[in-house]
Amino acid sequence: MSKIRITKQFSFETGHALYGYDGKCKNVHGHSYKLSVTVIGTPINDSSNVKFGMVIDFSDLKKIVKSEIVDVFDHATVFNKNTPHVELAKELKDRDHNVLLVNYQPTSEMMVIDFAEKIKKYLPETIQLHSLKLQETDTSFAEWYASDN
Ligand SMILES: Nc1nc2c(c(=O)[nH]1)N=C([C@H](O)[C@H](O)COP(=O)(O)OP(=O)(O)OP(=O)(O)O)CN2
Ligand SMILES: [Zn+2]
Repeated sequence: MSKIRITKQFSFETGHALYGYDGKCKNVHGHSYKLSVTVIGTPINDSSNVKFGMVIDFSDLKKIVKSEIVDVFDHATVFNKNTPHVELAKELKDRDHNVLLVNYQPTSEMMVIDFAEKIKKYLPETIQLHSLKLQETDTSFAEWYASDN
């Protein structure tokens, strides 16, 4: 049976700031992120299986990505906890804002690496994460490919 790639797309609104960056993105601002998640596997070949013909049910893939990424990052503001932004984060948290402290600079590149690790943990053994595309703006995106890593 052929290997097939399937892709599900997600979107979420997230704020961030790039501490130490030499441009306008050092300021707190936000993006309407678009995330495409592509997995690869062999469609189930057992006609008695309710998932007959599927690599993975799109809705099962959605459950993983929603709980691990979309629900966590949507309407949150992400800061690198290894920078003085941690103080700003504390102030916002104390005021009941949804703040995420991460162990990296929250660029598209670093976020897509984080997302790959999170999604891989929850995929069934028979399915591999093939690639991720994280679109920050209409003209800017980062991609993670299993074959590169
Ligand atoms: N390699 C990266 N460069 C930049 C990142 C990033 O994550 N990786 N992020 C930013 C800013 O957060 C922000 O996204 C600005 O990006 P940019 O594409 O420059 O946005 P513009 O609105 O100026 O884009 P145009 O479509 O060209 O107007 C900066 N760099
Ligand atoms: Zn940005």
